[in-house]
Amino acid sequence: MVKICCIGAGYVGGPTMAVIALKCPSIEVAVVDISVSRIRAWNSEKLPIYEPGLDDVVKKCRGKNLFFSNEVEKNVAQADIVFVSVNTPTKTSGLGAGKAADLTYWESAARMIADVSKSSKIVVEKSTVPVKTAEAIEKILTHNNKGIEFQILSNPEFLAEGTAIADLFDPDRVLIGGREETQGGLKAIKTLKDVYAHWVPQERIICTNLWSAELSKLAANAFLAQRISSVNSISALCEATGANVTQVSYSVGKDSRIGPKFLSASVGFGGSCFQKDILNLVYICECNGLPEVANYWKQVIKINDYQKKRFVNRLVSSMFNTVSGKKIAILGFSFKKDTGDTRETPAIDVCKGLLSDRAHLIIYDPQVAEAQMMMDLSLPKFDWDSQPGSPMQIPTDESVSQSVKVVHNAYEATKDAHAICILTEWDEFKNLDYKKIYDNMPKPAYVFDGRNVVDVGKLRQIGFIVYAIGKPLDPWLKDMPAVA
Ligand SMILES: NC(=O)c1ccc[n+]([C@@H]2O[C@H](COP(=O)([O-])OP(=O)(O)OC[C@H]3O[C@@H](n4cnc5c(N)ncnc54)[C@H](O)[C@@H]3O)[C@@H](O)[C@H]2O)c1
Ligand SMILES: O=c1ccn([C@@H]2O[C@H](COP(=O)(O)OP(=O)(O)O[C@H]3O[C@H](CO)[C@@H](O)[C@H](O)[C@H]3O)[C@@H](O)[C@H]2O)c(=O)[nH]1
Repeated sequence: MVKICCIGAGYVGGPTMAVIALKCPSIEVAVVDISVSRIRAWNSEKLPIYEPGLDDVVKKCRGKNLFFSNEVEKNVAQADIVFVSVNTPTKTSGLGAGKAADLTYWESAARMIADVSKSSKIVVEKSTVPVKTAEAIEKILTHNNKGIEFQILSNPEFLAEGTAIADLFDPDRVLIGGREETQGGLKAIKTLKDVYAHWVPQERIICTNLWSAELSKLAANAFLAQRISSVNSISALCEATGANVTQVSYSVGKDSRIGPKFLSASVGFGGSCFQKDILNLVYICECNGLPEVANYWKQVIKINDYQKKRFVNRLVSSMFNTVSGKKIAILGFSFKKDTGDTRETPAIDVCKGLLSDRAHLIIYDPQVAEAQMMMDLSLPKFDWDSQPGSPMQIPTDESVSQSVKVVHNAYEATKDAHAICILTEWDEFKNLDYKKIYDNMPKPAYVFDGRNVVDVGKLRQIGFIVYAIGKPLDPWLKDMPAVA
């Protein structure tokens, strides 16, 4: 029986290993983590992450060929294949701060693998890492040479949160990079390919050299995020001209060379990956003497920051240039629907922008816990674009707990609110009883739809003043001061 161990029981490690266990009953899979609370949750009825379909998969395999454990070293020592799926956040201090990936967790995992291994292993980079990380990992592993052979593979993950199980069951492609130039490398590639071949058609398993696999992951995220910033930049022009961004992106996406996916204008992209991975790409370009390429990709993030700022400015200027003391209902806080993850969610920047104008926020999200929201809003904002010598952290307002209330449904959030701000596209926000909501709000009552989920015409008929990203402006908003 092949034994797999995955270091890191997070959003990637947990679901990915659960699906491997489900699809490969002959493989024993151990998922290990240093976090005691995370492992306890993976072994409980309430899993540590919300992901549609995940509970079912875990229930089918847990205790059979899928195990979650804090016994990191023991499980690594026994494994034939070790996946490393630890976090690789952006560095916040030192060389490359604000852009480079922080490989502290990765390095410590690699050192531990070298220390505890007594038999040859395939070590798989599952985390998203800078190009050439495999070379550094090889050095760490072979430095402690005890006559053991380590083969390094890059097998980046392409799942998106909220659709992780569907993405893992039916991936567009699985990418495996390895040392194609050596017999050992080719054998390792084949071993991992055989694991995926249990359910992924052969033609969707792509084998490349190590550096192509590492770079493809960063490039894929950069291309995806670039589409969103492109359509978001056009949304600003739509508002200025009377064009409708939904019609524009539909028309543009009908060109088969462009395609329809990932062209929805929004208040901005969030999530733990896009910004982090583009900054990483920017840093690699700078280190390789390619400032023009670095600046090209930086612009994708700058437009994303601009879109969030534009949304806050539009809201404040529409409400007579102040939200001081006004109640704003925030519907949705996670970075997209069907996840409770709030990492880099645009809601953080939007809420902080409103708080800085002294608004009172009443927040509702179906999956995000109150403590998480309060922590996100209390932590200082990290400034990725700070100039050398200036502080990386922008201090936050300390009065968050006095100005923010978290409630348990949309009706409670919107009662007596001056405005509604939709920041996540949860399905339930499409079908709310907006007439009832309107009746419970002071007038004029506003809706600022950052996800284009509401029927603008219907809400305007009810009496709402509606702003929706990239849609022709409400006559009321046209008369308000221009938005920078
Ligand atoms: N979240 C996503 O949708 C997604 C998708 C594709 C790729 N990725 C990449 O996958 C990697 C993991 O992302 P994530 O969202 O799962 O992160 P995460 O923070 O949810 O999980 C990482 C886990 O690793 C554990 N860990 C850290 N160091 C450890 C060590 N030395 N030993 C044992 N456990 C350790 C942490 O305790 C944590 O539970 C990142 O590189 C990310 O960029 C993420
Ligand atoms: O047309 C669109 C599509 C997405 N978004 C936003 O973009 C962000 C990211 O969404 P998505 O890409 O669906 O979720 P992630 O879980 O961040 O997944 C991305 O990041 C992962 C981590 O690297 C990759 O594995 C995935 O392939 C890649 O899609 C979210 O805030 C979305 O609301 C838009 O605003 N408009």
